[in-house]
Amino acid sequence: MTELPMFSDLPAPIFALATGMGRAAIAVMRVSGGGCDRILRALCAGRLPQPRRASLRRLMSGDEILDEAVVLWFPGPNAYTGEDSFELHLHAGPAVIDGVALALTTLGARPAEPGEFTRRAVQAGRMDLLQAEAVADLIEAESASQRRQALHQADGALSRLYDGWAQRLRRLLAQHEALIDFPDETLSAAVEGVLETERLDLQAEMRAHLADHRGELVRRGVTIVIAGEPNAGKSSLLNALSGYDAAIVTHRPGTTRDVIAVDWVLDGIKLRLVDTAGLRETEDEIEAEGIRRAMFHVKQADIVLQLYEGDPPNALTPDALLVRNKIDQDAMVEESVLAISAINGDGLDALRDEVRRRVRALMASQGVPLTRARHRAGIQEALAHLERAGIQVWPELRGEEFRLSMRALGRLTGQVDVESLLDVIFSQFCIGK
Ligand SMILES: Nc1nc2c(ncn2[C@@H]2O[C@H](COP(=O)(O)OP(=O)(O)OP(=O)(O)O)[C@@H](O)[C@H]2O)c(=O)[nH]1
Ligand SMILES: [K+]
Ligand SMILES: [Mg+2]
Repeated sequence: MTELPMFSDLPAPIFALATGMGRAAIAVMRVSGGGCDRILRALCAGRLPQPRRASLRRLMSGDEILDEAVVLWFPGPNAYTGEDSFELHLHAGPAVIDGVALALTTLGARPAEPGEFTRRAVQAGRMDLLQAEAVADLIEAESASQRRQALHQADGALSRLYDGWAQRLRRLLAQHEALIDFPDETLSAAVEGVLETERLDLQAEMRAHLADHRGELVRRGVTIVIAGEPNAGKSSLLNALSGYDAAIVTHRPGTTRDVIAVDWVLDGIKLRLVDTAGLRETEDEIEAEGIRRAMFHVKQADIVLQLYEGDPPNALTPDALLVRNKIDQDAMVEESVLAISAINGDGLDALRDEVRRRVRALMASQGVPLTRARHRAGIQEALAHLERAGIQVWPELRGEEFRLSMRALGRLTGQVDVESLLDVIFSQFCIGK
């Protein structure tokens, strides 16, 4: 019934809902790839709408009406994927969506894999890997700071930093090789000094970038762990700060065993607030496991709130924030001490201010932050090769280290080894993006 001419150079057409499942007014179906013009024409009774203009069309499958829909036609290469593509803004009923999906399949398109649209955008050179990762981050963003960071990275800020380093390395390598090929005793020493300075500068910049954990903090959320002696009021504080009745509170010491985490957005920054089991010696096997987990989370925390009643305990970590609770029970509290009542809310504003200050200190740094473990590993590798270049006696081997360092940087943006990275990165995407 339908001809399926696949003579196009473009990859096979794919389709997916760009909007989520569930009750909604409109569902957006995206289609991209070779033959999109033919498919769209078949759906719209032979007429292609004007490019990039919203047009109302009756969608047909043979004699069957599928929907009255707004249609957007994006001829490549000026499209998200770089390929011919279109969007159908459908009425979001399941029968409409199923009917359109079936018609698309009949016309030769197949359902998209997770992240396949963005993957094609990378393969078409519309964006690099760092920008594709930022698209995934933007979809996941829950706080304003996550949104800002993802948009900045999507705009190419991180790509420019890494490309800049790669370019300087390329120059370094070229000059280094010129020294090997045309050794000139009088020039060599001077040029070598310049190259050495540039290598050390690059190393220093990479080290500073690695020392900056802000990007990862924004992306995964700053983790604040509430810890301390049993019955200090840790679960009460978690509930009071988050505004949820998330953790069980009772008068019995040893109530909390599992680690309980809730999201807490403070000034547009996403925080994870974690409640833990009270710390004490215990014979109870379940409680002991809870305490082991509590200590694990204390060690991983970005900020520790150590809660106590009465006399201050030894601090669990060098910069644990000691917080005295239950001041409604006794008014004899020194002014210098951070003191609260989780029950009536006294002192919580001051505690929030102190948390804000600590979070800001964690975030305070200059420059573009790296956002993922993948970036950290790549920069560490690039740096390690530069450091090794510094101790290589043989100029040829030093050049090889420069080359390997450049390669590590190129892998970050996807200029090197892009195919091997695509599966890993795009498997984390949602379908339809
Ligand atoms: N008066 C007073 N009582 C409080 C305050 N905060 C908590 N409590 C009470 O202290 C008891 C223990 O509170 P929890 O929040 O369960 O304490 P916890 O530190 O989570 O306890 P565990 O999970 O058992 O370690 C409960 O009876 C709370 O109502 C407070 O600020 N003032
Ligand atoms: K308790
Ligand atoms: Mg508790």
